[in-house]
Amino acid sequence: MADAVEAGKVAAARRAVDENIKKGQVVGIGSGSTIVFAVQRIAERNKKEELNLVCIPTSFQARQLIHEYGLTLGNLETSPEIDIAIDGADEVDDDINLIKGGGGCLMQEKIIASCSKKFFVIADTRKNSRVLGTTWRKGVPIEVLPMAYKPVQLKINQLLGGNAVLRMASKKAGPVITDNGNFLIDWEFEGVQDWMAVERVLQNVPGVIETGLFLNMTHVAYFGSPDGQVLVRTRKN
Ligand SMILES: O=C[C@H](O)[C@H](O)[C@H](O)COP(=O)(O)O
Repeated sequence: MADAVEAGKVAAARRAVDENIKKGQVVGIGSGSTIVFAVQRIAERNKKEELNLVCIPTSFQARQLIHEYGLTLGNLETSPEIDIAIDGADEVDDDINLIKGGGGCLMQEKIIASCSKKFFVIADTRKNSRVLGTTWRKGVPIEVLPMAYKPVQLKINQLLGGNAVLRMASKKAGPVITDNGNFLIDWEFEGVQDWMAVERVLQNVPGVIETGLFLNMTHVAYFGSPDGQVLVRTRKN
């Protein structure tokens, strides 16, 4: 089972890289387990083709990957405009809206995606659920300022219902701390119809720094199957 899922991730990552990465680009590098295969493929091609890319990381993990695979590390100060960004997702709906942040990374990912002319998502087919909350049952990750976590929890529960849970660390006492020094709240929801409205509500709660809802941001999603087939979905509007 694990190998089959990995095969799907590899297939999606290779296809996205091969179809979109071109010489001289500034490339946003996402976070998570699937992006590792994309970076591996970029590095493989870089050896043969000398791609001369500048890679902008979305996390500590992405920065390490860029180093490990001998790619050129950049930043938003010197490259504020990104040609393409590639990233994973926890769930993808019919309109290619995403839930992200299951691995604790969302704020830098969203900034990089927003600075990119094209944003591509790579995932195994389990993520292609069409309605958010179908397969991803851990809630919407929300990055919050530590001093505000409690009122933010209360306000989210009051305004949206559901259950806003502080994410606790597993190999450290206390909460998960993001790459940006913040806490994460996972908002467990039921039956949301209007994700734009939810995003507006969340963004208006003081103390919320960013949400893991990536709405109307993704241009193309690549879903890899265990047999190596890749389903490609392009945003309709
Ligand atoms: O927090 C992590 C990021 O948003 C990831 O891109 C997302 O969780 C998907 O990760 P994976 O590729 O491991 O499924």
